[in-house]
Amino acid sequence: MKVAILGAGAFGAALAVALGREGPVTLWGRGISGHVAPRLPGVDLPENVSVTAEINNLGVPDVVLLALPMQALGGFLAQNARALRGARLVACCKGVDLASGLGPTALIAQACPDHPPAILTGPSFAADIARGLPTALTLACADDALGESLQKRLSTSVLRLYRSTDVVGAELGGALKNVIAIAAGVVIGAGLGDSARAALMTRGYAEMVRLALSFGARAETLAGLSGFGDLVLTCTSEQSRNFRFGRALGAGQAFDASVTVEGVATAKAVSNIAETKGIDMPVASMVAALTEGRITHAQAIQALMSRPLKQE
Ligand SMILES: NC(=O)C1=CN([C@@H]2O[C@H](COP(=O)(O)OP(=O)(O)OC[C@H]3O[C@@H](n4cnc5c(N)ncnc54)[C@H](O)[C@@H]3O)[C@@H](O)[C@H]2O)C=CC1
Ligand SMILES: O=C(CO)COP(=O)(O)O
Repeated sequence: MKVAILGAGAFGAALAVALGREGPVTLWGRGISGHVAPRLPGVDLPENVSVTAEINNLGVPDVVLLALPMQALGGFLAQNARALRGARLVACCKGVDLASGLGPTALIAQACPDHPPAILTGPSFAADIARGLPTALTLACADDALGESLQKRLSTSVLRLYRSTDVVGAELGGALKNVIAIAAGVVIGAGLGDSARAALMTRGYAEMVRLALSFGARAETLAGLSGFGDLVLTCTSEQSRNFRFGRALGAGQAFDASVTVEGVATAKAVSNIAETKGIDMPVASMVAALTEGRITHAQAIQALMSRPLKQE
């Protein structure tokens, strides 16, 4: 299978490094020049990876991994769907599109209906993958035979893919954990301690499950790599941009606006969905209100702690 990766940010380049160790890969990046990974400083791309800024130079790939930021995906597909015709498409982004309220696979299915889209998601920092450290991810595809062929093609000796047909569960786990990670960062930045973070993660996980089940997801998917696994990683690691963003917010510090922080737009999108569906998502709503500057973190914590007492 001929593989192309679209998006030469940290994750796209890391996947190119991992897959390029096994066979030829084309890496497309907007405006990229040279055989480099600008968002992964110090990482060399293998010779097997050819880099291009011209989407029409992809040839006819069998598999295309879309590693763009979530809020850029819809616009990208609107412009470039023709170049992707016939390929098996794998979403590698985490979030919910604010404009449409859709996740990445629904956006892909609308623009490119040739094959059921897959999603690759789970606990994995780009820098870890690029260093060749062991990583396990979920590959979800509604068509299990297609999922199995993608699982085989995209697994390596250090990148271990588990297969699922629960696309919406895998996708929502990856989207929602970023929102909860911002909240976890706020808790730590505001000096509220590790016990408060554990409470926040647990109640945040309950929200993730509630929303995902309302979309027909399976509870065990949320308990797997793409949900619980990625929640733990992102809420507890300094490597996470969502966590660091939240921590800066909680500490009243500025944060570099050029850094991709998927949880900000997704918190807003998810709060809108939760409100429409009548689903209780207090942590996501607080993150949306905080990041929009509608409340302070002190008000958010006060609001969460003064909710009516209930059964767990
Ligand atoms: N960095 C990581 O450790 C991981 C990231 N992801 C996911 O991968 C997705 C991409 O994130 P990163 O690569 O980390 O982001 P990044 O910030 O490192 O890179 C984003 C890239 O997308 C490009 N881009 C932005 N808008 C574009 C557009 N309209 N058209 C074409 N290219 C555009 C930028 O030029 C940049 O190269 C996100 O959804 C993220 O959640 C998933 C797992 C790990
Ligand atoms: O998704 C990730 C780890 O699985 C990366 O998290 P951040 O986007 O918060 O850095």
